[in-house]
Amino acid sequence: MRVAVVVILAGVAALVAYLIGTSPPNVVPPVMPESSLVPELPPWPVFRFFVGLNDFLRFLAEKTTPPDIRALELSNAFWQSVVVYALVKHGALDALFKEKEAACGAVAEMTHTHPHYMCRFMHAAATLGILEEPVPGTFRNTEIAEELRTTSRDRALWLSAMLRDSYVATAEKSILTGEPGCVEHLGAPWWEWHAEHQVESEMFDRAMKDFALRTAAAVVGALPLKGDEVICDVGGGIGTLLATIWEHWPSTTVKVFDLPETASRATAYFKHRGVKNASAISASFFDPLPADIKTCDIIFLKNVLHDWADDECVKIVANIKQSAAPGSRLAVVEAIVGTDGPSFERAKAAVEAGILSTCPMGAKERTLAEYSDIYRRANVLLGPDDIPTVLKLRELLSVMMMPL
Ligand SMILES: C[S@@+](CC[C@H](N)C(=O)[O-])C[C@H]1O[C@@H](n2cnc3c(N)ncnc32)[C@H](O)[C@@H]1O
Repeated sequence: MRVAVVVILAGVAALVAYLIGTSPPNVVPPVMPESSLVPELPPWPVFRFFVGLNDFLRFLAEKTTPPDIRALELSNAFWQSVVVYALVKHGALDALFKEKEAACGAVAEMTHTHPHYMCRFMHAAATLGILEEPVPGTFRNTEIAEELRTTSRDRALWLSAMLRDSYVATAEKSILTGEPGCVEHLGAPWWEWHAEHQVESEMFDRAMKDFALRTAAAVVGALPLKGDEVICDVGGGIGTLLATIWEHWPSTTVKVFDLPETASRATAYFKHRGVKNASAISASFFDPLPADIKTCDIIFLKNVLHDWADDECVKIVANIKQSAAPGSRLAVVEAIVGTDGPSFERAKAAVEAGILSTCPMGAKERTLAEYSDIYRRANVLLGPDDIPTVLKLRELLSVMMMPL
């Protein structure tokens, strides 16, 4: 018995030493605003331990579920996102936040919804861990509900309201015609259609902001800076990444480059978050970029390349290379396929569902070798075996860094 305890303790000590010894360093920025999500990042060894444990438990759960049940769960998986949609869209989570705990009938009254259906959706949400149901018919929010009510709200609405229909069109039509899901669903390529539809375009930008908020915190927790850099983001949306970096490193200067409508929303967003030293520049990454790009020390390209086929990616990266000052650095933030355990690889496949639905043919999540091939074709990497430096983040995405 004593021997077993000693062996287990030695195993645990070896695992802890291994996790600590092989983890990347955490970067601590000079300023930590009260609203910062950076302190929520678990220390690297803890993060890696729990990701590994999650992979293992998920493997066990799936291996011990009979195939017919697993097949049913998979076929029926849509119900979970519909439950989320019902509660977020109709404000049930806000009502529960206000009341702390409430009967579903009272929530229905507050949200002007039908009590029968609201109660059934709330009960379903309790089975999913979104709500607690301490006594039948009475509910309160969990941490997941709070996440859905705040940081992830716009993303949840967009995924259910916009993306789902395009993904279904991809499965029903694109697979036969080869036309992208958004063209089958909306009748036009994604960006063209959004240029004509302001409400949906704003919704898209807000959803991207939700995706970007936690990644931005993870970038701040991983990217060493001097603090006086000019940091740019091409196709940077409304500027979520840059606003977050600036709040933690207020001596930096930040510049977002995006299409005209989005650039003007970025100006408003910078103002809303109180970001100084910020500008939003209207530009297309398919044309040579405006002269401002020459001032950039670091140029981010986040969740842009996965939207395009290889030839377009080469054009975007080559345009940046030709327009930027030599000595600046390119920082491509993407999920890199084949670098993580099964849970994260599955999450990357889920991201690709969005890419297939919204982007032109050829858009996809890529491996490091596939990205490196693009950088080589754009003359950013020169040697046949060169690869970018990969900075892992404490989440799904990584940063590929390379000099321009
Ligand atoms: C998937 S979003 C990513 C936004 C942001 N980088 C992020 O991660 O939140 C792609 C971005 O590319 C921008 N975009 C699309 N076509 C563009 C073009 N030709 N030139 C510049 N930006 C473009 C879109 O407006 C959008 O902001």
